[in-house]
Amino acid sequence: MSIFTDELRTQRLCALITPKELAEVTPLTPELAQQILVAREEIEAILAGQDQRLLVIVGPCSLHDPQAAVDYARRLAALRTQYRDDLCIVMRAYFEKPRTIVGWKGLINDPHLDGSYNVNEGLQLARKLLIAINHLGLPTATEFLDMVTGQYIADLISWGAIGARTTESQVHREMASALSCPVGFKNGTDGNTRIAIDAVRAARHSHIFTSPDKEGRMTIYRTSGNPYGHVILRGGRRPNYDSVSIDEACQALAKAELPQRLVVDFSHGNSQKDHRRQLDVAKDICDQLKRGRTGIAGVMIESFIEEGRQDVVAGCPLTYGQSITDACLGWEQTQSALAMLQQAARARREQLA
Ligand SMILES: O=C[C@H](O)[C@H](O)COP(=O)(O)O
Ligand SMILES: C=C(OP(=O)(O)O)C(=O)O
Repeated sequence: MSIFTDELRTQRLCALITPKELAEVTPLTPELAQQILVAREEIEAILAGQDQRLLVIVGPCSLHDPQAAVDYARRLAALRTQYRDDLCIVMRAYFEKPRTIVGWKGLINDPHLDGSYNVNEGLQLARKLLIAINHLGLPTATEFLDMVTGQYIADLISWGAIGARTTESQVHREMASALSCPVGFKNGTDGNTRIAIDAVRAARHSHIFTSPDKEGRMTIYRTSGNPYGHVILRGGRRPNYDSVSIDEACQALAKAELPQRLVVDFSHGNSQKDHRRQLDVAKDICDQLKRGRTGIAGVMIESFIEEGRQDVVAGCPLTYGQSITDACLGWEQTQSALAMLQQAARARREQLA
């Protein structure tokens, strides 16, 4: 008689599709692959200070409605083209949400938003959406939270983030060292920036990393290290977008012999979770840019079509284009923020020319 001592707290639901099987139904075309490689190179040049434009990662806190996501992407793609001389606009396309305690964990985990957890469908939806957004000429950014699902979408991502709750995690640093796109590390939720600098340093190294391969076989990889890791200041107990905080972060980067180039997140701890305050952060950052501050390589904004956020309530229709996770700026506010950033980025570019 077998006596089981493990798998006591799990129930097998169903098999997970493999990355290869999924890519066969939602393939990356050579044209799109080329476009993504070019977008990554553009972002890398900005992070390295060779391109003086401002990287702008902007979009919903999370994507929950494919139709609204593509609607938003169409609007943003037009602005990417309009502002291309001064801004490099990339859309936030976040499918995995790290929760403080519990809550909806994103479109991959629960695509029907109702606790039915059809992960295979979620993965397919995420891939289809990333392809549709990239088809509009708009590169995509995402948070890599789950250690398995990244293999299903990483080929479609031009910029990745490791979130505030996982920056200190060794396996996430290993994953970042393996990723083919540039990766930003958020400071901790309490505002600790040192862990993000440590993470950038760790991700630059080669690691032994275990992950499923495209066929779904558990594989031991040797990573080559990611030279394009960088810090994202997202605030904590207090905001950290002000010029003193940015100076301090740049000094710490210099001490660690890392490039003094970082991204400032207008949301989260920097907005103290009040989405409208992202506009105050934007104004402050624009002033810093106009003064010629070179340390700010990029910014992040949480934005959707409708301002604010809503709860998902069973049986009640959702407001179209409004976030179901963090509150976001609405489209008009986003347009104003991007116009302001374009002028400030141009002023900085002219000073540095
Ligand atoms: O960006 C999103 C949220 O801030 C993060 O997922 C935490 O959300 P929660 O505190 O609502 O769980
Ligand atoms: C969860 C996010 O941010 P943070 O990790 O900074 O809380 C996010 O950007 O969606």
